[in-house]
Amino acid sequence: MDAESARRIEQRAYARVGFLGNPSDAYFGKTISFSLANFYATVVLEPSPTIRFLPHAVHDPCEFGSLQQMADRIRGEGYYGGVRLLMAACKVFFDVFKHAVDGKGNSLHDRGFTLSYDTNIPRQTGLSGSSAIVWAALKCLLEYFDIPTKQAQVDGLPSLILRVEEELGITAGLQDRVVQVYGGLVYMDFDKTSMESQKKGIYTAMDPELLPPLYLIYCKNPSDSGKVHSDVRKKWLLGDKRIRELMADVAQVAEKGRASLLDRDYVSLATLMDRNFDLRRQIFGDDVLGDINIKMVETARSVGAACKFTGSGGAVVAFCPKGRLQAKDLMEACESAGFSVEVCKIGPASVKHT
Ligand SMILES: Nc1ncnc2c1ncn2[C@@H]1O[C@H](COP(=O)(O)OP(=O)(O)O)[C@@H](O)[C@H]1O
Ligand SMILES: O=C(O)[C@H]1O[C@H](OP(=O)(O)O)[C@H](O)[C@@H](O)[C@@H]1O
Ligand SMILES: [Mg+2]
Repeated sequence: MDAESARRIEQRAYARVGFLGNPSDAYFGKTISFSLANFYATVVLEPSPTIRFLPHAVHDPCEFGSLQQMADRIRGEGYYGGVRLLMAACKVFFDVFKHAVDGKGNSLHDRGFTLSYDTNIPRQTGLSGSSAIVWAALKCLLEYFDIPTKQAQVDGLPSLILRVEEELGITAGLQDRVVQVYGGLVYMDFDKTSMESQKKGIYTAMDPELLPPLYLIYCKNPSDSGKVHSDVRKKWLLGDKRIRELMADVAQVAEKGRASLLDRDYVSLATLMDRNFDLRRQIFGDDVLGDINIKMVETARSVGAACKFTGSGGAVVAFCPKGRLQAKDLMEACESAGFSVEVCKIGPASVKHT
């Protein structure tokens, strides 16, 4: 792209639902996730003389009515908004591509740009708001510097996104980033050999039409300002037999879930969703899961719906095997419990299922 044609770039990245197998993605496991079009982050790149990052009026507040309001906001949402994600995306992009050539075989230009972002992904709800901002920013940079992304390299992009978040000390598995790159519905196998040799898993796009109607339930103001720290990762790394067996069982839920989806066996799918939550509860315990999150699952289950976490907490995904009347009961039960409910809209696939 030459200087004359340099223009405004806008990129979007959707939230995601970890449908089955999460959180085994960070433990050489397997997951099935889908892109959630209900919520998304947008990043805009404008050519400019210098490199600039524009704070978001809501998500990067710098002005408060009182110290009390400032303390409340920090207690609820932490110190950081999205600007650090934009900066980290630029830093990692520069580290990885500084010696690359663009689509015309030339060294990358060094023209400046200004990045800004917006997002409607509810924070701390386990819908991967952080990686959505990062991926949208990286897409802007890849386009602005005309970095060709051959189809064969697509499965390396999720690790690039994760590297950005790890730069900031955000520890996570890969499943969020895979489905944000692939879109649609994706089955992922984070096979140990593949992960250790290539820092990526084996990803298979699936037909989103295989999914039954699903419902997202979330709490608008998750009061768990910071999740109780869990020592599960440390125990797993130390070879804790029980944790490793339970995490392997979580991965098997995704493996069986893939077969259930392909057979359109939704009775088994409901059982697997519930098993996924029960295993998470056994692994992490109620203190880590948080009372509100457990209440969301129990509210869904009270009308016979299957239900599990979408991510690490703050939102759950539910399935009503008995159909529309049960879904009506679900909506009523959740609303009376003070939770928001939406029908899940599956995001577009950028990698087509075979
Ligand atoms: N809505 C948002 N607006 C601004 N920054 C966000 C938002 N969501 C996440 N972030 C950034 O990502 C970091 C990690 O957020 P996290 O709670 O993991 O979100 P999620 O669970 O949705 O990925 C936050 O510390 C913040 O820097
Ligand atoms: O615990 C999980 O299911 C997921 O938690 C994180 O996702 P988030 O949306 O930030 O809660 C993590 O990034 C994923 O790898 C886990 O599967
Ligand atoms: Mg996150």
